Amino acid sequence: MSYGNHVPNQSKRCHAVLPTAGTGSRLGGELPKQFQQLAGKPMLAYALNAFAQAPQIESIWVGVSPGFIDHPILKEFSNLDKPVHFLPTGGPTRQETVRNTLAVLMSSGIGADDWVLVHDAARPGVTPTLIDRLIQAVQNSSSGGLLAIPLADTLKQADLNSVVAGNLPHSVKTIPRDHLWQAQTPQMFGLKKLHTALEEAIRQESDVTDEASAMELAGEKPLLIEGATRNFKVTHPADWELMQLLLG
Ligand SMILES: Nc1ccn([C@@H]2O[C@H](COP(=O)(O)OP(=O)(O)OP(=O)(O)O)[C@@H](O)[C@H]2O)c(=O)n1
Ligand SMILES: C[C@](O)(CO)[C@H](O)COP(=O)(O)O
Repeated sequence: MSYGNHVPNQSKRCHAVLPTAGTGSRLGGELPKQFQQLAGKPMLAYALNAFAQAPQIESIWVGVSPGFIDHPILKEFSNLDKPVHFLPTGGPTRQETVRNTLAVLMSSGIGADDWVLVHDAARPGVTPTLIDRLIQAVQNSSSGGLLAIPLADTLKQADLNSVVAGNLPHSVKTIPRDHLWQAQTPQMFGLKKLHTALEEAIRQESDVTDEASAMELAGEKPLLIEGATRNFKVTHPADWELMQLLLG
């Protein structure tokens, strides 16, 4: 299958990769959450628009479940002024969706050293300014990086026994929060490096939940770039309500 001829030039270009193959089980609803209407548009439209408006982003690659590749809703995203490729690369886990999608980029002529910015379809609060902040901070590094927020609240560890027994948990310990950050997306890494790191993490059956953890496993130290509260992940119904207020 051909997705266009992307001839790499001398400098490293930036491409967006949107894992969009989740089921949204914690939110519920008839369609996966990324296709549900949020303040008048399918949730996926917000992230797509932000990357389409970010001047440094050259192309956008969306990994959807094979069962959704012919869904009429995808036609709603055809009027962006940047190449957007919908691929049937969704896998059973987020990291497999990302790995499969990166494999298509590599076989489509995207430069092995080009940057990929991987972003959750479930983070519609991302903006071109945040994308630009990440690119400016990371593009001259060799380690890659991600948007993240320094932890603001005091962290408690719950008593495992009460959790198992189904009772209200007791706090048994306060975890020092110094140097702790909450990972957001986009996460920006070299295409081939990230693909190799994810392949290895998946081979090891390692529980990596984002791209940065696969890179850490490979010995890298990704840069932490301050993100924004508005870029939170829509996971539960309360997140949906809040995002509706923000974007409405
Ligand atoms: N097999 C998967 C699982 C998740 N994702 C994507 O990864 C992002 C973050 O995942 P999450 O919000 O946890 O999405 P879901 O898996 O859809 O939610 P849930 O766990 O509640 O089912 C989302 O953009 C989601 O579509 C994916 O592409 N492929
Ligand atoms: C990638 C991520 O959004 C960074 O915070 C997060 O790890 C995704 O986690 P999920 O378990 O797929 O919701």
